[in-house]
Amino acid sequence: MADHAPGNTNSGTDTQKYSLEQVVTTALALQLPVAVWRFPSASGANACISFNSAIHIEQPELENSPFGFFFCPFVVGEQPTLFIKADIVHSSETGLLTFSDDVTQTQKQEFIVALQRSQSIKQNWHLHASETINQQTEAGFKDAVAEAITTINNGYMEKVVLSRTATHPLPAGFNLIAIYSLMLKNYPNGFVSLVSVPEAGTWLGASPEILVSVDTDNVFRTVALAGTQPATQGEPVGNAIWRQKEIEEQGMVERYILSCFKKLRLREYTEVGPRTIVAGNLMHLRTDFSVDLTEVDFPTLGSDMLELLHPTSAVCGLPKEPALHFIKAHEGYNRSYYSGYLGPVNSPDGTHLYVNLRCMQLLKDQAILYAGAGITGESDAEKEWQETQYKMQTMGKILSNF
Ligand SMILES: C=C(O[C@@H]1C=C(C(=O)O)C=C[C@H]1O)C(=O)O
Repeated sequence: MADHAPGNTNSGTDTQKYSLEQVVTTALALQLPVAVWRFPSASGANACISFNSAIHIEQPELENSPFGFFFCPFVVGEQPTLFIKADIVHSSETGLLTFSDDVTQTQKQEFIVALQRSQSIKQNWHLHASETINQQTEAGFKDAVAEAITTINNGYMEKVVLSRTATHPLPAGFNLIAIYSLMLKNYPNGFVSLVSVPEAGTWLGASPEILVSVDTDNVFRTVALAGTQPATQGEPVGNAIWRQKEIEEQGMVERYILSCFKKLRLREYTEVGPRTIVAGNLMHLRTDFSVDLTEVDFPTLGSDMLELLHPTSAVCGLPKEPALHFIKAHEGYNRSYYSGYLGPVNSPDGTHLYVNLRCMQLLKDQAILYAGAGITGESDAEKEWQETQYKMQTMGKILSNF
């Protein structure tokens, strides 16, 4: 590695170039919280690292937050909602590091010295101590689906999303950044993330679903994403045929978003869709909603919608309360950060929070894969099981092809 003379200022951009692997390995060796993300269709990834522990947040206030990364569980309050403040930012495209104004000269120098030794550091990642793996059997999952169908037909709820986990051993020679790079290559249209924090462990994912975003042009966006079928190779998406079950299921997510706008008395939104989109090996139905905040005076729309939306009926159900109750009583495990949300806030690219789907959690020598499927009165237990199998392949294939 080239010699490096640390600059005289505390903050600002360092001129030395580093690889993503050097930066992440160093941050983890120093036991710091780190988040890495690559936006759909973007060419480079960004990483942010905090010099302190992740901050525990009650309810995110997007508008007043400094630049950082949010990591929120499925059930708010059951696990901490974490904020990784962007003390250091790295761009994989330029290789440059940027330090925030409140980083001290000592912190900066310590990090750079550690970076220069990173090649000899053994790669590590944060493990979450209290993890118990409780895998649902195929029969158990199908029983829960049957029970959900009965409960829906009895009028107690309209839809519930049931999920499960599976474990996969980490392949020989496993390397965190090599796996992440494989995800980048395989899922160019996904939000590809890596989060490693002491309080939550280490998570990797390729999400197809935005929860809330406010971009640099001040446009708010969210989507209604639901309905799943395998993507057929070479077949144009326009030829996709959707059953009534999927159309209704996606319609419920749409209605839910509209009810949130209504609660906020917001009428000036744009709605486009539903259209078929491809996410990895799957297709979904998606409706895009946007609000131009330069025309509509609603400065807290991002935070207000985030509070109302999460967890949406795409990952929980409709109505929310009975669906959540059913999930807690029948899934038989704690979703933790799966189907929560994650993403950068007030970054130079704006605020972009995605639903934590098509993800896995890394333990010492195995990964826990997570997937769910939306159950309605029209569901078939075998098909729903199959759907969770397909969804798990998003991460499963990455581990098998390593
Ligand atoms: C729950 C998941 O996905 C969600 C559920 C979908 C469905 O039920 O069809 C589709 C997309 C996501 O909103 C998952 O990927 O685990």
